[in-house]
Amino acid sequence: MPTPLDESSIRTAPKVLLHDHLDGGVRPETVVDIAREIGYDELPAPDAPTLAKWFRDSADSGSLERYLETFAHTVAVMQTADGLARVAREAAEDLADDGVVYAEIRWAPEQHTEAGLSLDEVVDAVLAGFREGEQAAAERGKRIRVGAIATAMRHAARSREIAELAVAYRDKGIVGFDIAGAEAGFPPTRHLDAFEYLRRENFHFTIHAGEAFGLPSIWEAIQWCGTDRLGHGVRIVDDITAGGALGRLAQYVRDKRIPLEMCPSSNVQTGAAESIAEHPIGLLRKLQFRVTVNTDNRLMSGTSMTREMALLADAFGYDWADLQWFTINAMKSSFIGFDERLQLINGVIKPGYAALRA
Ligand SMILES: O=c1[nH]cnc2c1ncn2[C@H]1C[C@H](O)[C@@H](CO)O1
Ligand SMILES: [Zn+2]
Repeated sequence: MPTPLDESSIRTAPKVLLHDHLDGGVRPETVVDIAREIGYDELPAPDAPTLAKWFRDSADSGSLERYLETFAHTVAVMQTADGLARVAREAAEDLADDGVVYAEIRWAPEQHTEAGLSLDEVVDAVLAGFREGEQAAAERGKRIRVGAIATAMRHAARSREIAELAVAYRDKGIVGFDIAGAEAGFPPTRHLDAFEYLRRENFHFTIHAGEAFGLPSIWEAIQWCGTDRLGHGVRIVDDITAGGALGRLAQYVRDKRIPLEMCPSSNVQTGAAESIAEHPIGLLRKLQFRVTVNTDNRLMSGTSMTREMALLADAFGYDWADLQWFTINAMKSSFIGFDERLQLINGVIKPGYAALRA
């Protein structure tokens, strides 16, 4: 008899998370704590539960730009080495407790130098936090491996510098590069220099594309910039007819097995999808695109990997085989080496789901 599928059983299933922002997943208690420590007095709420609700409500505007405004408060409390390491350690522990066995967590180092840290100091603090979190989780019997992704902000002009930073740390925990921030008006080709550099270095990158802007953004990310994966990519459905016929770009994305880092709750909040039930993930999964399930910003969406999967199971009737399929898609699409991916698939993911399906 298969284990009934609900939030508590999904929590025990091994999960893989490719798209999670460090500054979008801070514990509300930690925001309050660090704000008090550093004397940041602009928090919109005085206590953790009210603050948690404020983040969820404010992010629920239907606009990516307004959604992004909420990050000012988390970024403000992530300006010291101690603060950054704490947030990173807690992120690793929280994901491990949620049953995530492999996570790629991203953040933009350039946003964390306001109190005088250098980019290297920012990265060192975050990577140290991830290692501490992995260890603390392991001591509690929860195994997680965390890879870091260095993000550059698309409205700024530091992408080449951040790309070089990412490559300099490739053997110390940074596994990839990304660009994020407002999409409309900031096409990925603004950062071509960074992407060409990364390709020459045989490095990996993903691009937020097809979230608040449509097909041209996805096309540029793939065909001009050469992205390995698409952050969100929901708007690829604009190239699929109601009858399920694929246009040339959608066909290319599916044929090349380009991973889509889909973040259902976040997409509903920013207006990229009407509701979970109407989220393009249902169609894209049916058409066998390389779909993965992600959290994006656990704080702003009040969510977790378990919750995202439970919402999808509810909306689309997914079973363990579907959840395993999403998880293996994600593991295959991760930025770590093939041998490590295979080890997690065969040693952790398949046995985990086999036990739940039996
Ligand atoms: O969903 C998103 N789209 C574009 N940018 C985003 C999204 N979620 C977070 N960001 C931005 C805000 C953060 O400060 C930055 C780095 O994590 O990335
Ligand atoms: Zn994102």
